[in-house]
Amino acid sequence: MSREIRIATRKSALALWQAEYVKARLEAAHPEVRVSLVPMVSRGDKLLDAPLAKIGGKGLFVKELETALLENEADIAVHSMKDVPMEFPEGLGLYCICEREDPRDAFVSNRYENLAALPAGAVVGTSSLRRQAQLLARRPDLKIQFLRGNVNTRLAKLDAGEYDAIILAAAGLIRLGFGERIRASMGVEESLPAGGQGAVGIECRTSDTELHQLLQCMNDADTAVRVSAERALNRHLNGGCQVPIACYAVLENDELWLRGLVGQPDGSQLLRAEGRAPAAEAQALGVRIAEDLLAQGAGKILADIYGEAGKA
Ligand SMILES: NCc1[nH]cc(CCC(=O)O)c1CC(=O)O
Repeated sequence: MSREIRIATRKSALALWQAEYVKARLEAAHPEVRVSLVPMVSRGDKLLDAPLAKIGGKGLFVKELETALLENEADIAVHSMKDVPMEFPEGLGLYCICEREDPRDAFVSNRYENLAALPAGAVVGTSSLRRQAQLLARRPDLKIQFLRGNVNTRLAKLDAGEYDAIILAAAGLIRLGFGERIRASMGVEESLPAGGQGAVGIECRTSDTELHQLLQCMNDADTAVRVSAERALNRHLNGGCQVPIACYAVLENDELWLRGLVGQPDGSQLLRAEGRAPAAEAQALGVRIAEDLLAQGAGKILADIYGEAGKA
């Protein structure tokens, strides 16, 4: 088969790492296939200092890549699953989810060992309302300060002394070779991750069935079912990665255990729900845990946040 696979990718270090990773796996499994990268600059990358909600909200990074697929300028787009919107455009779908890297949040600091070691009033950098809510619930004294940019930029801002500590996804740090910068991996009880965190997914045209077959070599069934439950929860709450929704599923034998959380950004309230179901009922489990959160008042918290984003 003399097939070519063109990978649309953003130019950030993490996006390029993920695209190269997929390229290497495809080349190893299918030596006859030519794989190339099609780097693109997205609007989100050009406006790194603006709050995401102000420049197009969720899915901003993904849209340009999807356009490239729909216009047949590329064949696949490689995504961090936590950034992928719940719905796909007509003609595109997710056809592969790779094995998950460490899903936890990481505490990174040049002076302090972990969250508990931070002095009163310490400045912690994150732009994630999900992380902020959980940090403040534990440590209401902390000052949370806005921090965006790619992984390298965020580390540089920490090193410049602007923050006492920053919180990042462990997966991004590990992939880029910054694993030794992690001072403490935050347990999921301490910081429940974002749905899909640490997992890489591959989107392509629904019509390209030959490609779907070629991608199967990288699909990880465990990760796929876990992320499917997490995304079902997010979808039911209409959540993207800019809202204080956390969820995390693990597979124990054939049973899924899903934990979910919706938090007030100031940490004054954290709603939690959890449950178990057979792996075959992953999506129903996600919906059930989301319903539990809604019954506790998650709708009100989220509506307030969507209202704020709308005004921005
Ligand atoms: N929202 C940005 C983003 N998207 C994916 C990752 C990390 C890697 C992953 O979760 O797969 C990050 C950076 C971060 O949150 O620290």
